[in-house]
Amino acid sequence: SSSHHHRLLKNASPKNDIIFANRPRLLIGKQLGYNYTSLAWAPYGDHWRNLRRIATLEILSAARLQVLYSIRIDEIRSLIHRLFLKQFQSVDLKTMFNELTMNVMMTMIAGKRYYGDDVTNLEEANRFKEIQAETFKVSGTTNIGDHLPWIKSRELEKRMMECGRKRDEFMQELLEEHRKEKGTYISAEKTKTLVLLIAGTDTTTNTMEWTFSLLLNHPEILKKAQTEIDNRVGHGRVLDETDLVHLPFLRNIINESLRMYPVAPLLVPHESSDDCKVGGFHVPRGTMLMVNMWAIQNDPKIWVDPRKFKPERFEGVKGGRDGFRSMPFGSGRRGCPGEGLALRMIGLTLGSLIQCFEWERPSKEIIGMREGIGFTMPKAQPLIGKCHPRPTMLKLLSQT
Ligand code: HEM
Repeated sequence: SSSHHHRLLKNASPKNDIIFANRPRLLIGKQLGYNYTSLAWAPYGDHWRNLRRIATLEILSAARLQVLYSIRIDEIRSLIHRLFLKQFQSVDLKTMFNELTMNVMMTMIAGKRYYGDDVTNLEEANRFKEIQAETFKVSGTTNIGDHLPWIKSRELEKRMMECGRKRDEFMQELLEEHRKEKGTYISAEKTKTLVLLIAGTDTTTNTMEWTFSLLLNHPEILKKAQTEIDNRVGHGRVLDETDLVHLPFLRNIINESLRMYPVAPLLVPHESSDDCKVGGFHVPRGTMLMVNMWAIQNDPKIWVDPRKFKPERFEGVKGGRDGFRSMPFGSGRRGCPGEGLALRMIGLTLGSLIQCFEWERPSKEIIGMREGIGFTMPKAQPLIGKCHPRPTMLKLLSQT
């Protein structure tokens, strides 16, 4: 048990977002071995459960996702259009994926978009971007004090708090503005907004980037995905989300990428609400548990050639789960409520890019696959790709 965490949490009102401040950083955990590691951690309790319920119902339920579909398709079409205009150029895919996801999320939550050419509220957008950048900077920093409570980093703690305060303020303003105006998609509640942005943006963006990197390094697999899309969708229209169920190979590519590069490698810390046994270990009530999902998903005892990119291994596997061998979204009551949204976003984006353009690496060199430091397993080097419109899609693309 650590008084450090308890003190932090005591100071944390449910309104204050300090989710990062108490959570051990992920990267250390990878070396922790196969099973579990435990640290004392106080829960968010009822407040968090409530938030989860609201978020799940209002934003992430299948029904809501259906309604919010036009937001995703608009953003992706606009992206394809921009790529078409840029023809034959190198594309910074990391930034592109990030802005796309951010725009979709903010539009869903608050009816606003902050990235791209046609942003109307520049000043507000810049403020948002600054806060966002600072958030990812502090959240990517390892807080050694989370693991060794006697080494406390007051500096980092202060920066996190300050960052949280700025975000709170920003969201509060948004909220007030929306109270006055009509036309929001949902009643934005600031904490909910923050949680979704934090949980949903980087994870989705990084998964797109890992997956696309794998594809650029395996052109034969990219080609196979393209052929599948050509066969099922054709050249007369750009694919949409209803096509995704007919594109199992594309889905397997995403599953395989999530297996090899799970952006939440230790899932999210869980806490036992009661004494229990896990994997033969006695776990007292109030213990923090972390699952090393990365190790399970890459264990040579249960996977053949685990470090080889082979989407075919997921053929016929329902939901990409394969028992509990692969669970990039976790499982059960605290499993990721954003899985449906994430898979749609990733499928729709990657599918559209593959259908409309030929892609290659900027040079002969293989794309580096090293991990950088950060909360949601970012790539060390941002992905750059090169694209040009496919001749068969020219007519359609020039009409968009
Ligand atoms: C590729 C994308 C994503 C991955 C790999 C991912 C993965 C995860 C994982 C592993 C957990 C913890 C589950 C557990 O411990 O059992 C989680 C929790 C969560 N995710 Fe995601 N996620 C993704 C995208 C999203 C999106 C798009 C949203 C929302 C818009 C979202 C919202 C959440 C929330 C709110 C939680 C906390 C749930 C709880 O603690 O009850 N995630 N995610």
